[in-house]
Amino acid sequence: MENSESVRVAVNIRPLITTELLNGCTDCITIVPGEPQVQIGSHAFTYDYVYEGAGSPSSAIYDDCVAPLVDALFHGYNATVLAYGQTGSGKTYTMGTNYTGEGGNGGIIPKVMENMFKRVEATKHSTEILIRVSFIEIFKEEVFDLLDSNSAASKVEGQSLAKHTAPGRLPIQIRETVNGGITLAGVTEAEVRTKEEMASHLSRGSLSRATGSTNMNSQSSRSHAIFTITLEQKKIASCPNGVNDDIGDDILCAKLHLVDLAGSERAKRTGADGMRFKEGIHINKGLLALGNVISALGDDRKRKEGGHVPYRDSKLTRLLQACFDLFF
Ligand SMILES: Nc1ncnc2c1ncn2[C@@H]1O[C@H](COP(=O)(O)OP(=O)(O)OP(=O)(O)O)[C@@H](O)[C@H]1O
Repeated sequence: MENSESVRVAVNIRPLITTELLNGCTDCITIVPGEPQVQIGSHAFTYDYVYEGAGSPSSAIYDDCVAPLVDALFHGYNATVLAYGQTGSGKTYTMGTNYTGEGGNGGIIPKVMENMFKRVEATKHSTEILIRVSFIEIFKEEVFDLLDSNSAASKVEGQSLAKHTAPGRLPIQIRETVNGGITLAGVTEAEVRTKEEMASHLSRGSLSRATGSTNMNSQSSRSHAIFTITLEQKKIASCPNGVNDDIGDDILCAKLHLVDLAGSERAKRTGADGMRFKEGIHINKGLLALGNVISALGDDRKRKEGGHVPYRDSKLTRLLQACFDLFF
């Protein structure tokens, strides 16, 4: 990869939406011309990339930040894309997690699907490829399988959260394997052969996801959603055109996690009370644990001293542990 940094941070600034304009909100953030830097009042913040713009998420985000990870996936590297931000800031929109399959649905995940299958098509004569997807959500510190048909079956119209207490919807357990890996007991891992098949799992899972209304977002995701693509490749012995990536004879296996986190929020601003407030506590706890893991790993001195990395403080950090270990 051109940029050898293991972690890169991009900011995507969304335009004000109609309700905000009607409430008289104005933009408070400006991009410093020619720099990946934003200015809020007198404070300037620098990132690896900064984007802005209305409409479908810019393909520049995909090209700069995600395409290299898809490329790495085909070379056997695990990778994770995390969308983090305040509730209503545009995470689901940017990731494309609310994919319905209808026209105009953009986002990072649909672009990943499109580009992966283009690549599969281009290499199918030389490589045998098996792709599986899973789609889970972490809601109130419990893991649910969004591809489990029981989840969707119990959905009650107009009460999107009713399904989470429905008897058919059981949380799944995180297990540790003998070699220290993390697995989810009984999670659906659907084998997909086409982009359309993958898209149908994404849209089916999206419909089962926990959403609720807050003052800051009428369709707020109340859970962390992780769409995982597992890619297994095996070189075909007799390759007709003789062209092949240097992947050896073994099976090369890698995972790409596409994570749409629940929004960080302050109870006062979201107007959350009752159930919404309790969800907010779990959401913020998971995000805090994620922040603590990233800073523990980012602290060179602590890492060299073998300092403790608090993966076990949340389900989110436990599930992503394998990827973090590889990052740093
Ligand atoms: N780049 C954009 N252009 C136009 N509208 C956008 C853009 N990004 C987000 N929006 C709109 O902003 C609103 C909030 O976006 P979204 O639901 O993706 O936020 P979120 O960060 O996922 O929120 P939450 O954490 O509450 O789930 C939606 O109405 C969405 O359509």
